[in-house]
Amino acid sequence: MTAAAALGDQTIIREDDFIQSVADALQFVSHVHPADFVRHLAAAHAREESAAAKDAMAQILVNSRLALIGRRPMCQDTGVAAVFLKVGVNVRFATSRGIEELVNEAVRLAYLDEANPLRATMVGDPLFERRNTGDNAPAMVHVDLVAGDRVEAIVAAKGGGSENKARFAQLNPSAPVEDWIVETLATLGAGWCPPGLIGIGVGGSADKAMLLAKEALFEPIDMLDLIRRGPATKLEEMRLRLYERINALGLGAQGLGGLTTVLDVKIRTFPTHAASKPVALMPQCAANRYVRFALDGSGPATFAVPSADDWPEIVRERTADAARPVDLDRLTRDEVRSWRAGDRLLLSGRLLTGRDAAHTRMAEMIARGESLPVALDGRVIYYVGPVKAVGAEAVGPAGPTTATRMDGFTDLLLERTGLLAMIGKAERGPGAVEAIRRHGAASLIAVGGAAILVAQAVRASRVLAFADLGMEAIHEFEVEEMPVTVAVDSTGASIHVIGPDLWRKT
Ligand SMILES: O=C(O)C[C@H](O)C(=O)O
Repeated sequence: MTAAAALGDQTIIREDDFIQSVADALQFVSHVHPADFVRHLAAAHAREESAAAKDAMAQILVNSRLALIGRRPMCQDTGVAAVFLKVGVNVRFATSRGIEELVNEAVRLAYLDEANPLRATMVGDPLFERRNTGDNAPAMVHVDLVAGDRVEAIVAAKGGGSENKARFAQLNPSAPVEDWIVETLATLGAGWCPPGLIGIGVGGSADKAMLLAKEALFEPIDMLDLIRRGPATKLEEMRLRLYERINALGLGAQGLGGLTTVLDVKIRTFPTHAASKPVALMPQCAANRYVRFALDGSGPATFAVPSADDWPEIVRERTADAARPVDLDRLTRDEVRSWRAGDRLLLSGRLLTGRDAAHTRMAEMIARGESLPVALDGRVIYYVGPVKAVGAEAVGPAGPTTATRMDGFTDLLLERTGLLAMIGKAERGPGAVEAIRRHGAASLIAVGGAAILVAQAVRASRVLAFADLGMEAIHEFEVEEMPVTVAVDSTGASIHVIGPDLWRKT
């Protein structure tokens, strides 16, 4: 950028420049992974010894390159927009509107972009109506007034699965923070889509610690360098210990069991009350989307797109060779009962979709004695909220959402509808596993964060019911050779128990 447009000693930031910069940043992060993340994931993939985890990482890397080349979202959950601004005290915004309003306009522009529409995920009223706002506004906006004459911004888009696993504790001042972090991490399951990052905030107050943990996620990923050169500070020693202890849990990519659960652990601290030790833990999934820019009054920010040549050349073993073909249009309970946890399947035929809001509505209809708008008998349901299609796509990126959130509906639907199987990501809780066993059903997984790869198997898509729910409507997908893995089989065996048990080192 050229010299600042100054009025007296003030930098003037034009409204349009600010809005365009934030909107362009949101579009950019939707399909461009940071280079340090790709480098660390590629290294973890290269050293992984668990075949299932290695394949999951390969899918995420292949998907990342497809997103970059195709300029389409790396994950169907295109996230909640989060904007962190450091505004110099010598900056004046040439606008009569507030900063949040400007950011929200940028969110609308970015998420409703015609060439690369992003998924509108925000619901307006979190308590009662939970109606989708339709444009992904509002954003989470944090503004600090700092010394200086420019605006420094971090624009991020945080996925719900990893945000749901944020945790906080007020520890005793004498309590060991590291034990709390490792013990807490061990309870999170795979809904946050490991391998990823862990941000830790220690100190301040409850709210400050959460913010520190999130801001820690925007520090460069340098664990490989830290391992190579050795720790130089107490904080680096702690990061290294946590990295090793968390990976020793054996959770692995997608919770399938393996060597790498975290690529890096970042820690931020702040002074605190003598009686307190607030600790916040903030996981970041593989859709690690953020970018920094600065505005000095000379115009909007620009974002350099990296070359796809910088991505590792990962040749995935063809899943078709090891997978069983399944005809969804002729699927029987006996066939479902023959599947075993860990089996790879290639699904072809018609698949229903439905996630949180559709499940709530179906449960309410069943409770009122009404018939459902779509018969689930003999069908398989995919927990997904896809991105809108563009061009020749049948559907936009369409990776799985966390199956665990649907656990509370599982027994009801299996019991009352004749549903045969479900597809999502991450582990099922004990109640859902027992329901699956009792009904001779199965829970399948696709790789979370490989949304473009999954969508490539979808040949056609139409909305069947609950159109008002937007991306949460019930769709019917026509799929061809969609690769999935049996996570929970009809005996109640679960790969999310078997895998980590094999790889745990503690
Ligand atoms: O909303 C989604 O599509 C996925 C969600 O982020 C999740 O990880 O469960």
